[in-house]
Amino acid sequence: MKQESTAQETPPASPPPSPPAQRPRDASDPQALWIFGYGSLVWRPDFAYSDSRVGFVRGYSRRFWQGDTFHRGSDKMPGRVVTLLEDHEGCTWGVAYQVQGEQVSEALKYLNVREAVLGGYDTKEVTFYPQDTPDQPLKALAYVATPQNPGYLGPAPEEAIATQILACRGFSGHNLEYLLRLADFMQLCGPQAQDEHLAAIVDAVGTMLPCFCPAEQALALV
Ligand SMILES: N[C@@H](CCC(=O)N[C@@H](CS)C(=O)NCC(=O)O)C(=O)O
Repeated sequence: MKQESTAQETPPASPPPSPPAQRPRDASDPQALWIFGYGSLVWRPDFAYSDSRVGFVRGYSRRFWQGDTFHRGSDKMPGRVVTLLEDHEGCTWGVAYQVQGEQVSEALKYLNVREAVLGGYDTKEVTFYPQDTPDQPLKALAYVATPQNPGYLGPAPEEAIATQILACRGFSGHNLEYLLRLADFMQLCGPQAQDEHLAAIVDAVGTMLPCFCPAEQALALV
């Protein structure tokens, strides 16, 4: 499945981009690279890729613990987006994208701005298990926001996270859209893909939304 790059963020004045990521190699094509998405990259990669796989990584749990003052929030009202938490018993579902040839440098250049410069994410090598061939895992590059980055918000009750998500929007849209698109993806992955943290936040939003505003106004939020 081929995907052409579309929207590109126009970053505010920012520090020089971080150095090129140390890239895990694809044994079948040494010049190829797999990039693992588990948040907005799941529904909006916005870089050209040659192939994609739905699957999971083990040893990590997804958490809405990264603040976002550009894409889904502002300096005054940071939104919440996801990162990966090292968790021995964790499993996080997402999409791995294969980039080849010139796609590799283009994707890394684009993601360095979107994820590192604008989002505070670092790169990390992970082992990705395709849903259809979990016995043939792939090395992939993931963008992870560590507690050391300035935008990191850390843990909070799911109800508080839901309140923050309902109140925030940024240059890429409302924070609620970010949550619901991720929840939609997890629905598509099937019953074996569970994310209790995500589900608890969606439930909390559903409980609050009628109080937050009537249904017809809620639809205007996203
Ligand atoms: N690195 C994670 C999370 C990426 C993520 O959500 N990053 C934010 C940057 S703060 C983003 O790109 N947001 C774009 C959007 O919200 O549409 C992934 O692989 O999906």
